[in-house]
Amino acid sequence: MPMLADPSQKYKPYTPLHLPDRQWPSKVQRTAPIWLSTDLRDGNQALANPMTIEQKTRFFHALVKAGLKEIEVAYPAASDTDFNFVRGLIDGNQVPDDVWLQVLTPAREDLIKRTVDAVAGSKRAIIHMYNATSPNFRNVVFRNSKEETVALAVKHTKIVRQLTEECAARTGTIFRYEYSPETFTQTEPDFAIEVCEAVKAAWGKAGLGDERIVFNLPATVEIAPPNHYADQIENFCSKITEREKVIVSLHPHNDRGQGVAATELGMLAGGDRVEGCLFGNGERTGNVDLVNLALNLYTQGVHPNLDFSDIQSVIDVVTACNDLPVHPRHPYAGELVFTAFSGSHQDAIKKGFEAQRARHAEAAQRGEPQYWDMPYLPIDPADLGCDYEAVIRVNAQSGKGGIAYLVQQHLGLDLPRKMQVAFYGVVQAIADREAREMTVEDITTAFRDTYRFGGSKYEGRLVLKSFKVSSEPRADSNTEDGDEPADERRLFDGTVSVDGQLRVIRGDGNGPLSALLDALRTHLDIDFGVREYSEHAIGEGSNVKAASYVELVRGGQEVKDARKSSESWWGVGVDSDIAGSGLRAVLSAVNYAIGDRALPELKLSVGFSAKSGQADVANAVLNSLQLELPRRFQASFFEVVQRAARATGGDISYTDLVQLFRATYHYGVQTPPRISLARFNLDNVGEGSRKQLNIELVWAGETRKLTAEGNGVLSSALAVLNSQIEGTLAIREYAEHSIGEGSGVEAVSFVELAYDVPGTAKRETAWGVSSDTDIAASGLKAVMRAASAFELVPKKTVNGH
Ligand SMILES: CC(=O)SCCNC(=O)CCNC(=O)[C@H](O)C(C)(C)COP(=O)(O)OP(=O)(O)OC[C@H]1O[C@@H](n2cnc3c(N)ncnc32)[C@H](O)[C@@H]1OP(=O)(O)O
Ligand SMILES: CC(C)C(=O)C(=O)O
Repeated sequence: MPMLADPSQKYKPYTPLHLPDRQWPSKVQRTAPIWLSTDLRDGNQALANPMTIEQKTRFFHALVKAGLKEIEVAYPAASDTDFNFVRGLIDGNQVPDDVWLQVLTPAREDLIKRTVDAVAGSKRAIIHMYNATSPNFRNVVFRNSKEETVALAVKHTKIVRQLTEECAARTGTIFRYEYSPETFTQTEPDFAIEVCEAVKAAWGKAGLGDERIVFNLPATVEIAPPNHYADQIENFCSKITEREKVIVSLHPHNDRGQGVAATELGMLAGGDRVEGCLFGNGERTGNVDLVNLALNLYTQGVHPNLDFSDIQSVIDVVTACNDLPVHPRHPYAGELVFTAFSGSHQDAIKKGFEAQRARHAEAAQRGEPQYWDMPYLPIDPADLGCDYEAVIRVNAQSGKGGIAYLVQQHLGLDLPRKMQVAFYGVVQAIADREAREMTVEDITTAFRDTYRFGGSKYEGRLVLKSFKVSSEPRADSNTEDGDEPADERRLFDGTVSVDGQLRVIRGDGNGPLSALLDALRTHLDIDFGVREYSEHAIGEGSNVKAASYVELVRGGQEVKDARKSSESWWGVGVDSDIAGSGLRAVLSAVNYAIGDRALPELKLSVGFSAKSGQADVANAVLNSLQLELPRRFQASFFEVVQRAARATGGDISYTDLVQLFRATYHYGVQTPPRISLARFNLDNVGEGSRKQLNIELVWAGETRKLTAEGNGVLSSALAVLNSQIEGTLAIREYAEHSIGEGSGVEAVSFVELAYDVPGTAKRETAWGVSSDTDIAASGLKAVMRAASAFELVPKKTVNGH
């Protein structure tokens, strides 16, 4: 069936009250009302499965904890469960002395009696009696005239008075009385007042303070806008006699979705008390939401006298007992109400937090209140026990501000604006591709992955292992008059792991960053320039660290062009040392820029303007072959390298350098040296430590079986060699170390031999190196390799020469 073209033919509008002098529109709420929770009655009666005694008990204690002093706990005449629950609270001494238990009863004697019995012996109780007063209910439900309606209320009020007085005398319970002209908002206003006047008279003992009679004026069904409810309340308040002896209670439902507004206007119109349920449970669309009302007051600077500082625990109890969820967009309590997904909201919130921090710091200094004034956030989530975690959540609708906010919150990094834009692009691409919300973890992981930031798991291809930045005066830095202090040049000297290989690189520049970039250019052909740099501190005191941000542009461009270039890469570094953080930021950006593209071969520069020294060459050998060259061996090989690199302008790649080492010392190559060891054995001679070496050598392609004695294996080897040559070979230096571990361990021997060339005063030296699982074999091979480096003069008497 379509909706009606003319609904006025079906639905009658409300009849406005003529109140030309209404006061409520210009009033402001400055105090909290008396609150009554009817969760355990009006809320409970609306549930498909009413609460068990255990659930009601749990809920009751949550209400007490939240600060409720008046709690409608049951309709005791309705069921044994309700009756026994109330008795359990009282008999089990579960009700704090300052809390009033309220119970509802219809205007029926037997049910009133049971209701009074339910609360007998409690410290304080409110008997709440109701009968409907509107024309429809009079005519249809009760089939009563106005007079009969008044008579029903009056008669049963007297019964309540009599039964409560008897009970008070017997048990000492302090009673109050609440009467509801049910369907008040649909009742003729004057008739509602007439019924209440009659009830007041029948009660006969309305007084001041706790003796006031409560007239509860329900919008049993919300059928008109809130201003009409306010008019009805103001009309009632202004006409009821002995107003000071009356508490006017509001009991709005939410059929038009205006329960909260109706209550707020009703309070301005004179309502002293509000009946409602947490999160708006209750008949149909629910009773008015007490949490919503209380926190509306709170955000106006009025304490509601209710405590929702741990709102999640309240939600947990209420949802468990009602078996109903709280909507994600429910005011103050919904999962999404402090959350911004959209970019412009996030941007405003991020800026808002920054501005507020500064404003609060100033206000604190002046001793002034630190007012909450945040875009899109009407209340501080922290006041409800919520953290800021959920405030900004990211999906494809989000912008740079929100993402930067999360990076700041979770990684402590305050990204410069242009880096925010750059990282936003990264996150957007992922969010678009995956078409889902990006969790905080998604974002922080994307950040770490992109900028190779935060621990070994995220290390990039280039990792700074150690560094030294030193300075030296610039040769051309003195000004003519010499007044200006000498300008300084920075020298970077560091070990960088490049694709897992440790490399020593050096460079110089105006500052540490340009010195590192120079080193990368020289050694790796990685050519970038810095376009933007910024830094800030993280933490305080002795834990303070520096965070640096670098934007790199491709080098090799004219600086002017580089600045214009749209292609750039950001990087971030954190270190307790400020230079370290900047250097790490450069490598972070470089890692981002190079991605997985093949790097040019690493180079050492050993030529005229050498950037690499003998230690770098030794390091290269160590990293590639695990050989710890003795210092003089390093010097010797460095000369070899320099000679070899002459043809290439002083540059040599790591690969060429390692090959050069192998070839020079016959280390790990197929071609044997001129003198090589075929086999040997070593015998002890006599009692002492003298040895006899029986050795088979391949000497320039010819096998020689030789024997000699010495104090040890090396001296025996020299004796063997010296027996074959003119002149003398002597050992200048010997060193050894092990490589490998466990059963795979090998000995490495380094031998430097000196050869006194016969007939000259010349003394030549050469190094040999070898490794073997047998230490004697490794020493012998090292000796033979060193000996092979000389032009040895053969002994004339040997083999007919
Ligand atoms: C707006 C509100 O929320 S009001 C509270 C509503 N809550 C509840 O109803 C929950 C608890 N109620 C119950 O358990 C039952 O209704 C009881 C025990 C109170 C009464 O049960 P029953 O005797 O079976 O009557 P029933 O539930 O059918 O109620 C309707 C009768 O009560 C009368 N009645 C309704 N309200 C009232 C009242 N406030 N005072 C006196 N009589 C009333 C009706 O006119 C009707 O009378 P009739 O049988 O003569 O026609
Ligand atoms: C009993 C009355 C107060 C009631 O619950 C209502 O009118 O909604």
